[in-house]
Amino acid sequence: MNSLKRVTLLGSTGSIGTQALDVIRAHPTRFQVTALSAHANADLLIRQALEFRPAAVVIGDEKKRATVQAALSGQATEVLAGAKALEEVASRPDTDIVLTAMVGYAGLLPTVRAIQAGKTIALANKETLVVAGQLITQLVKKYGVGLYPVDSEHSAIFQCLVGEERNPIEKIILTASGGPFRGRSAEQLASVTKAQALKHPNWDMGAKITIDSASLMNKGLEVIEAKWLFGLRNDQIDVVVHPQSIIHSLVQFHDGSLKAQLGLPDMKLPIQYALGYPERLPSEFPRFSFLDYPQLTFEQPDRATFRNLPLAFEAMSQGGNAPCVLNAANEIAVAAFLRDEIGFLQMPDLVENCLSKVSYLADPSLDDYVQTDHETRRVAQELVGAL
Ligand SMILES: NC(=O)C1=CN([C@@H]2O[C@H](COP(=O)(O)OP(=O)(O)OC[C@H]3O[C@@H](n4cnc5c(N)ncnc54)[C@H](OP(=O)(O)O)[C@@H]3O)[C@@H](O)[C@H]2O)C=CC1
Ligand SMILES: CC(=O)[C@@H](O)[C@H](O)COP(=O)(O)O
Ligand SMILES: [Mn+2]
Repeated sequence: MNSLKRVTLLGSTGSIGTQALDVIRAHPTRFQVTALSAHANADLLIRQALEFRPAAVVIGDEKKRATVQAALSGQATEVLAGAKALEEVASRPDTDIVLTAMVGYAGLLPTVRAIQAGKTIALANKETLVVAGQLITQLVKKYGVGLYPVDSEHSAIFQCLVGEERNPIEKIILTASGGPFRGRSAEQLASVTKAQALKHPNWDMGAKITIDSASLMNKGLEVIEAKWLFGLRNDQIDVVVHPQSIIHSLVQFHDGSLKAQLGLPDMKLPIQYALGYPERLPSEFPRFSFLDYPQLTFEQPDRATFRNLPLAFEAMSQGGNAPCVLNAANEIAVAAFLRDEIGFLQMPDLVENCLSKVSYLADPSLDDYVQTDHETRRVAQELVGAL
């Protein structure tokens, strides 16, 4: 008998969040929404709450609480506001799975609380594992919870590993689209605009991850995410550019055999796999045909031009709080680029500068990560102001 899973969806108004609700809508006997959250988009959060009737909603922006409250008066939905409320709803007894679909560092503390409360985590928020991968994996072990990837590459690897529990991984190969600027020189990148950077060739995603894809920081974050999800050494992670985004990633085993997962670029499949795991649920998603893609191609990433990728490998090698610094500096850099305050190539400059300026900690606690994030944002913001 298949049981109903109760889902808390943090970041329900975003790209992953709205696609997760499409998946849940298609499987009403399998999933029930217990909480939803948005940062500022009160209108969409209200519409979602009226449709899915969760026990609670959280609006991050406290100034919008009254608007949400008024729109949901007469409903059996509790309205909470502010960042702390995310931690509270993520750890309530009325939920089984927490899908972390909010963007950025904001995912860290609610994920920690959800794990401590014994919840299964469907992890879209890759920044959580980048910032504090060691701590999160220790907590997952301690509390005995499942941590299932939503990110398409990591879902691909996760799917390739089913049934291979006894077989050592030699390495994994993460595929990268190369983004909208694949093949461009540094000279050309100096003048690209945010409108150009926001046009991903294959995926329709939120603004922050789309800029990260254009700068290859997304792949750098995914390398660190993979290390922690699959317990890999740094030298077991490769990246190959695959512009069609059909092969979502590969695993090579110690006999040399390679397994890959393929499909059209559509996040609903990995979202559904993480929510339904260990079952594959039926879907009406469009099917892939090789005849529509007669050429699947592969090339080396241009690490000299797209410096974020080697910077992420370097932060991963340093370990400690270095990936937390990388992430916070990148969040400030992307926000500044989106406000037209810095150019595309100043994003890696800022990240590199922060990595050298913020004090290194070899074995950070949760509080240390919070402090490191805070301090890095201060340093990065100062650097942006001085440009
Ligand atoms: N989009 C994709 O296809 C993929 C995304 N991911 C990862 O999933 C996560 C979400 O990405 P995506 O859906 O594209 O992002 P979006 O920008 O589309 O959505 C972000 C969501 O988080 C909320 N949010 C924004 N800021 C905060 C904050 N400070 N605190 C709490 N909530 C906040 C937003 O609320 P509001 O709408 O009110 O602003 C929105 O609900 C990211 O970590 C990304 O890297 C991974 C793989 C693929
Ligand atoms: C859909 C998804 O998982 C994104 O992280 C996607 O992979 C971005 O594409 P690239 O970073 O490869 O351009
Ligand atoms: Mn991805």
